[in-house]
Amino acid sequence: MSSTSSPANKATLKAGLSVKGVSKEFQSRGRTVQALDDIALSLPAGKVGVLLGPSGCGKSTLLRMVAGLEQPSAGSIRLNDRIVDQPGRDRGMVFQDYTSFPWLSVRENVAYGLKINGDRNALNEGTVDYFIRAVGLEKFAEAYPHQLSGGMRQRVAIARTLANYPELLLMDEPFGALDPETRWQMQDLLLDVVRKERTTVLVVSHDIEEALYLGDTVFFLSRHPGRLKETIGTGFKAALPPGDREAFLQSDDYRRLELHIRRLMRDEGRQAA
Ligand SMILES: Nc1ncnc2c1ncn2[C@@H]1O[C@H](COP(=O)(O)OP(=O)(O)OP(=O)(O)O)[C@@H](O)[C@H]1O
Repeated sequence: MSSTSSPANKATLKAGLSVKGVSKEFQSRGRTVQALDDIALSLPAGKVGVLLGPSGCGKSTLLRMVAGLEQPSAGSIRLNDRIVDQPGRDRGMVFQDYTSFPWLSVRENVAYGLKINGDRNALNEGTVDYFIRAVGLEKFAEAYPHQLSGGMRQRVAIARTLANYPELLLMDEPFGALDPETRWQMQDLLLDVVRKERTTVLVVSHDIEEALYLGDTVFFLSRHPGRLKETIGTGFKAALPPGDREAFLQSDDYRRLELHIRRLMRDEGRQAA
């Protein structure tokens, strides 16, 4: 990980993300499916929020609405005091399946978003090289995606998205397809980069450990319809050595919260049954 500072720390602290009274209904085979009901949450700028909950509780739907890819049936979403009603450059999205272009090198992949957004300096090396270094791929800058592992391809996707300096980084189970060791590395790398850039991040996860490790706040959703059941803060991490996974996993607070969320999950499962 490079200690070089970012060429343009554009993500200055602002109002953050605000979701108010958001509901979402889908029409499916002549029936109305209520995916989300009256969701209200806020995520301060520069913080990491995690959407956690049982399968089908509406995590991806909420993330897609924040991305502007879906419209709420009711309620409103604001990012840094601007209404979100369509996709925009202020938000960047990373999906589980590695969305790099196979015919472009790592460097060209990272520069791609900047080029289509009309940033003439994209190939001036600065921003592109900075983010390639930030995700530890400097030795692979000229390699093509098929020459990289899954974790490395996901690093390309993260570098490409961050190179656009999104005010909000949206991630839908970004590390779900990775082996446990790579997953840990990627979580640390993500925290390192977004803390340095002060990017606000909203992540969808299925995994309790990941949610508590990444999140400053964990939003637990219940299902049918998806409602915000609990907002869980992870302030206990401030007292732990940064990046020390063992200290985190062994802390009483982690164990207590992990058990608590496991119970929330189990209750959801019982209700579904
Ligand atoms: N385009 C759509 N049309 C109809 N129903 C939909 C659509 N998209 C999502 N749904 C429904 O909305 C609900 C929430 O789905 P969503 O994918 O957001 O949940 P999720 O929590 O992300 O699930 P998972 O963890 O399994 O990915 C589900 O009942 C799903 O079937």
